[in-house]
Parts: sequence; C-alpha cells; structure tokens
Amino acid sequence: MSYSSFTTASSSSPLTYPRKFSDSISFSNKFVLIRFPKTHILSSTKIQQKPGFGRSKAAHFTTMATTGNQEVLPPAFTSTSDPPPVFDGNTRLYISYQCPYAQRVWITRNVKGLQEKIQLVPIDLKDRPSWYKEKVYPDNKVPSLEHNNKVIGESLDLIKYIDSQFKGPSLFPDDPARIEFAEELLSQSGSVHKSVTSSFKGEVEESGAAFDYIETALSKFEDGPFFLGQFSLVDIAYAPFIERYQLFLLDVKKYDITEGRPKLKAWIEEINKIEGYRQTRNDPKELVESYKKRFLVQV
Ligand SMILES: N[C@@H](CCC(=O)N[C@@H](CS)C(=O)NCC(=O)O)C(=O)O
Repeated sequence: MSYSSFTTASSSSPLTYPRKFSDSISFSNKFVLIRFPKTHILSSTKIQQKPGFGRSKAAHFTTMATTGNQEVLPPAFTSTSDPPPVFDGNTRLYISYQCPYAQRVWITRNVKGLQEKIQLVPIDLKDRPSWYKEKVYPDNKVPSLEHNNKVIGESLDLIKYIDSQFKGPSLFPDDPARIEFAEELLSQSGSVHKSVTSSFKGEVEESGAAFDYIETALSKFEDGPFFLGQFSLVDIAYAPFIERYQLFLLDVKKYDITEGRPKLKAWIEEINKIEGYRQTRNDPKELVESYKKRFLVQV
C-alpha cells in the first residue's frame, strides 16, 4: 500500500496540502485570512445531523465545494517577530503547524466555521518568541487560546471549550451512551499514543493492540464510519496522530495499520473528506522525517 491509501475516496477532490505562505502576499506577520462563505466547511460529502448530536441545527452541515476555500496561512512567528496586540479583544489560537495537539484545536476551529472569529497565530517552536511565554502562555507550549481576556491551554480541554463556547455544528454528543464512550476514548488517546510510539524503536507488533483497540472502538456505533457514528471531537482528537502513525509505520516499518482493520481503513477514507481537517494536514514526507528524527535518532 502506498501513501495514496490515506487520500480521500472522492476522486473529484484530490488531497492537497495547505499553502503555509502566499507568494503573492507580503505578510510581515500580519494575519491574512481569506473570506469564507457563511456556511461551514465540514466535508466534501454531505454529513447529516444524526441522533445523539441534538444541540445544533442540521443546516450547519451543508455540503460545500472543496476547491477555492483554502485558507491562506500566515508564516510562523519567530524570535524576531513582534507580538500580536494581545488582550485587545480578539480571539487568537496559538499553534504550531507541525504540532498534532495544536492540530486538534485548529481542526475544531475550521470544522465549526470559525475562521473569521478565531485568528491563527502560528509559533515557530524551534525559534520561539520570548513574548509567547512572557505575555501569552507561561507554559510556553502550543496550543493555547486567547479568549475573553484569558489564555487557556491543553488540546483536549480546548476542543471541548471551542465546541461549547462558539457557534457552529455541535461536535459532542448529548446522549449518555455516546458521552460516556467519547470520554473513554478521549482519555485513552494518551495511552494509545504512548503504546504506538514506544513500538517505533522495537517490534511493530507491539502497537497492534492499540490499533485493535481503535478498530473495536470504531465498531461500536453502526450509524456512521466515525468513533461515535457521526463525526465528533473524538475523531478530531485521534486524526492528527493516526495520520502520523500510518505514514511513519508504512514508510519505516512497511507496516500497514489498515491491513485486516476495515473500520480503520474506512475511517481514514472518511476523515480525509472533512475539509476542515484536510486544510490542517502537513506534507507527508515532512511528517515522516520529523517522526524519524524524533523517534529513531539514538541518544
Ligand atoms: N498536553 C498538551 C501537549 C502540548 C504539547 O506538548 N505541545 C508541544 C508541541 S507538539 C509543545 O508546545 N512543546 C514545546 C515545549 O514543550 O517546550 C496538549 O494536549 O495540548
């Protein structure tokens, strides 16, 4: 299997990667957002509001064209960049384009159609501006969100915060069985990550139990291909990581995580149709290289 299996099943909309910088626009660290239509960009295929997700209106899940809606992304702030005018009433999401935790929150913002409400502030973590720790987020990590004169962090808290505090389609269920399962899956995401990444240096089979856990979880609700049936915060929490696991394991270990796991295979196909996710994806080669440096370099 090649990388193409991580691409969307929809042949009409090939997977593209975000343009992080625009040649035609001079940035000097200004935020440049293209205008989005008022409807939300959720998917290139129609996603219906389903039982268990009652808070939002079905109208939020309108089908949209997938081309021509690419957000033009600003370049990352570095140690020589002036800070944005923090605490001026604007809402800002501080991210790194490469960080999977930040990607969770970025996807949530996109899927809820909040591109104009929440400004992206990309930080270059290798050349971090000192003002980020001093003025914005003392933990000095990404993601963080500046909203209503305060700054909050932690990706799993942030995706719930954005979902509950902002408009847009609801991404969390409201029926008890789905809520309980969502909480379990969210709380397990850290252990799944630990178990998969600890297999990178050893035997690939050590990660099998984690992928089997995902496969079993995807079988629980039959009314859709996602963890809770319908697309939700759980998919958002796992997507940036599964994206990296699949690419890295295929490249380095020649291990196809979807082999014998039809639910996971279908999930990957479906998640790649979610426009708000597609826009956050990195170049696969860069992801593999960064994982190689991070997990294979001997210390
Ligand atoms: N538990 C945090 C983890 C965030 C995190 O580790 N972010 C990394 C980048 S992927 C970071 O900011 N690292 C900078 C540092 O640790 O100094 C979350 O879920 O938001």
